[in-house]
Amino acid sequence: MLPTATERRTTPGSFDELIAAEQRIEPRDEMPEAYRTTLIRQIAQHAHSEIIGMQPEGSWISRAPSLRRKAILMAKVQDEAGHGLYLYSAAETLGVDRSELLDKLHSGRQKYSSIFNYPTATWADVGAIGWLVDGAAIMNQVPLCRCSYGPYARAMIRVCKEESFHQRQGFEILWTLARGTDAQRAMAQDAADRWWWPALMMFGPPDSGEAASGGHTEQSMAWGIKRFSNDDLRQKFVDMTVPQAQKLGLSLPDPDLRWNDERGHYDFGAIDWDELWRVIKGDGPMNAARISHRRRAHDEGAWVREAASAYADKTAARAKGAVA
Ligand SMILES: CC(C)(COP(=O)(O)OP(=O)(O)OC[C@H]1O[C@@H](n2cnc3c(N)ncnc32)[C@H](O)[C@@H]1OP(=O)(O)O)[C@@H](O)C(=O)NCCC(=O)NCCSC(=O)Cc1ccccc1
Repeated sequence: MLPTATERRTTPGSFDELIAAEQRIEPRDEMPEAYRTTLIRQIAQHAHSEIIGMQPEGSWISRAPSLRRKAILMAKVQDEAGHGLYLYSAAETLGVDRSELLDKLHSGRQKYSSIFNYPTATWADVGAIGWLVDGAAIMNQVPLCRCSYGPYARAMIRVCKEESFHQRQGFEILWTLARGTDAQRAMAQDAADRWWWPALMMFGPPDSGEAASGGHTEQSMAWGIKRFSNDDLRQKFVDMTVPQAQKLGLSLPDPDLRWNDERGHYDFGAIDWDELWRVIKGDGPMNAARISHRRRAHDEGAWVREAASAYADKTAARAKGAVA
């Protein structure tokens, strides 16, 4: 019988045995260095995406069309900050420091999701982000609740619950606009047209073919980090989202999108992989603005970090004094 997580702290089980038995790997368990670095890379990118992802919608908080919409949007953007903090904490269990990860984000040595390098031109974009971007995020993250690394999997459970709410609020914004004036309907359609293809790119490069990256999927699936390939998740997303677009009364900008009875899935058109690689490499419409805003926010927040550390030191010293 395999040892429990508590027993493993003193008698580490074999990593391969635990993975084969679909058991969780915990921070103090032995793990191959490559497993650890893959997790740090993915969790850090995920955390960076959450905090950079606050910007596109954050810019609409002061311009939301009603007090109700403003309160909901503020709560959503705050949730994203919370997801980032969860994820940085999960990464820290692997022996890295969050300041080191932030430094890598600011200097372009670590990535964040391509999707946040597109502008939010109108209020309908806030709806499209909730509906499509959170919708894609959930499709990708629900399987991560079963990821082999315990702290990441556990963080994903709460994150997914909150993302489901985010997805519904985005859908509801578009539902309202699609039933509004002609101008509001046109605004909703324009947002769906602009966000559809970038949302499909969020799932990453294709599994095979010329645009495939020779990436991490195979190894990550063998380690139980990824549970589905990029293309499988993309297909699930398309199958889930097309009927939702029909309910909204919005079209999707793909003339090749149609149900395939034989496959039991929607067929869809070719994705512009050059665009994804351009955006990943830093040449998307908003890459420079996103990073410079993030650097400025970090610099301007230095006093908060200093005050928090001073307070923590003081509290620790007081507790020590009380014990002595
Ligand atoms: C599926 C994938 C994203 C990529 O699979 P992997 O096995 O890791 O890699 P793969 O071999 O397939 O790719 C080869 C290379 O291409 C990179 N690359 C690929 N795709 C992208 C891309 N789209 N953008 C940028 N880079 C991308 C990839 O890193 C790798 O480069 P590397 O070798 O590292 O230099 C995986 O990391 C994952 O599931 N992450 C966790 C989920 C997550 O991060 N979600 C965040 C968004 S949701 C959110 O934030 C919530 C929210 C909603 C609304 C508002 C605010 C917030």
